[in-house]
Amino acid sequence: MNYYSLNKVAPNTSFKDAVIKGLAPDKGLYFPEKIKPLPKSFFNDIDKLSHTEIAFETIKQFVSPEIPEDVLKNIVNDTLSFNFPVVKLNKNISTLELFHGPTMAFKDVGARFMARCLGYFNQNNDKEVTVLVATSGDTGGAVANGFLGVKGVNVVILYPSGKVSDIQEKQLTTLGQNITALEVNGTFDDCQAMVKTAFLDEELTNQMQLTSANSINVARWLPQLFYFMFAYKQLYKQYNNIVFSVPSGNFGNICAGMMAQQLGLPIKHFVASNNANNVVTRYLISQLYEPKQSVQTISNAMDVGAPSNFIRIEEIYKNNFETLKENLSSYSFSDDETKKAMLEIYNSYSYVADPHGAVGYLGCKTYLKDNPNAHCVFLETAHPTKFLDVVEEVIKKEQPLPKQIQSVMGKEKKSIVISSYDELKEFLLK
Ligand SMILES: Cc1ncc(COP(=O)(O)O)c(C=O)c1O
Ligand SMILES: N[C@@H](CCOP(=O)(O)O)C(=O)O
Repeated sequence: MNYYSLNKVAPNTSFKDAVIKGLAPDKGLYFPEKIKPLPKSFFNDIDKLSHTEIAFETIKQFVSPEIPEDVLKNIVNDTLSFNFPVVKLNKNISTLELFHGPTMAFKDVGARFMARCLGYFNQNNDKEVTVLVATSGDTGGAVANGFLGVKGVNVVILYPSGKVSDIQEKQLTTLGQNITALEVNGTFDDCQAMVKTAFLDEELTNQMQLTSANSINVARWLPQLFYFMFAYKQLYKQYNNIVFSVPSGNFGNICAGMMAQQLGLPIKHFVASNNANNVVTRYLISQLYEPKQSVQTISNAMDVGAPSNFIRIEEIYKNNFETLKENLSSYSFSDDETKKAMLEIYNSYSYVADPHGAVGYLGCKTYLKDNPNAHCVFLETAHPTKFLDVVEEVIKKEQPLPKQIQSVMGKEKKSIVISSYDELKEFLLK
């Protein structure tokens, strides 16, 4: 599959090149040249397929011919070594749990898939690759874990100081080896802007091979479409009109769901559930796209003021506002509403949701008011113990710590504090 830049200036390129570059030279995000829908029979019989079979069939067109089928099968098998259960809360609402991987957030799949693709492309290459990542909480830990010890790859993670949870910080600052954490005095948007600037800095790119492991990289972004297939497989025999409410920040996950829809997955509608960082909610009302500095919330991984992937969403719906609105609704919720939702989910269904999942739940409830015949699945994007303080404060119950979380507790944080792009550049050139 070839990819084009959404800025339409840089030349089209192969999957391999798009993965290695991350961002196109004209600073545009890469997008596949074609999307070939899967046959109807694939969806009619999806319950007969395993997760790895579904993943293989759905990602194949995007990575071939550079990744041969036998290699792809291994990559997919290795990537998906945990489960993705749907839990039904009531007749209209279910949740898809995406936190059973090593760092307990939905980023594990994309990070592991991309690490294996890059490892494959890099196997006969002497040149080291530096993977730059901006994180508002979960991408950093997942990428650190996914790339730990990968030959020829150095990972540099930028995160906003004081704006990620304690567990998230441990996950991205304690691994050592080929992983370095840079603690930025600023917001996630500042981190993301620094990463994008680095890609355009020829003094850097002439000296080192830089790539990104954020969802701007197609190998990190596209595997997220598996989730929507896995949920559908578990629900389609019981429900029509399946709607997904996706807690959204950088909009990579929901945009991957839209790619699943383009492949033919019968998704009735998407709900982008936002915290107070609501640029897309406002856009759907006013048709004015006005990114602004992010504000801090209890669903911190969604504290994004300028979502990278919105441009891909516009491309999917052919830059047509009416088509976009037919497929996408967006609502924004405050921290107080989120906490109330966490308590409601716990009291009504004995289910412990994290703040991001709770925002997704609120999105379902709002959508269902006008669409009572839908079945709404909210994505539970991270395990509640990643946000232990707020979860225990709200539901007033101590939470047992899963082994993935226990394994980072008590480890020593190692980070380098930076305040500007120049300091990032100086670090990279050293
Ligand atoms: C727990 C959690 N929920 C939701 C999101 C938002 O996802 P996206 O950036 O793909 O919109 C993130 C961060 O990406 C996250 O870590
Ligand atoms: N919420 C993310 C922000 C980065 O998103 P990405 O999908 O573009 O990597 C995080 O947890 O870091």
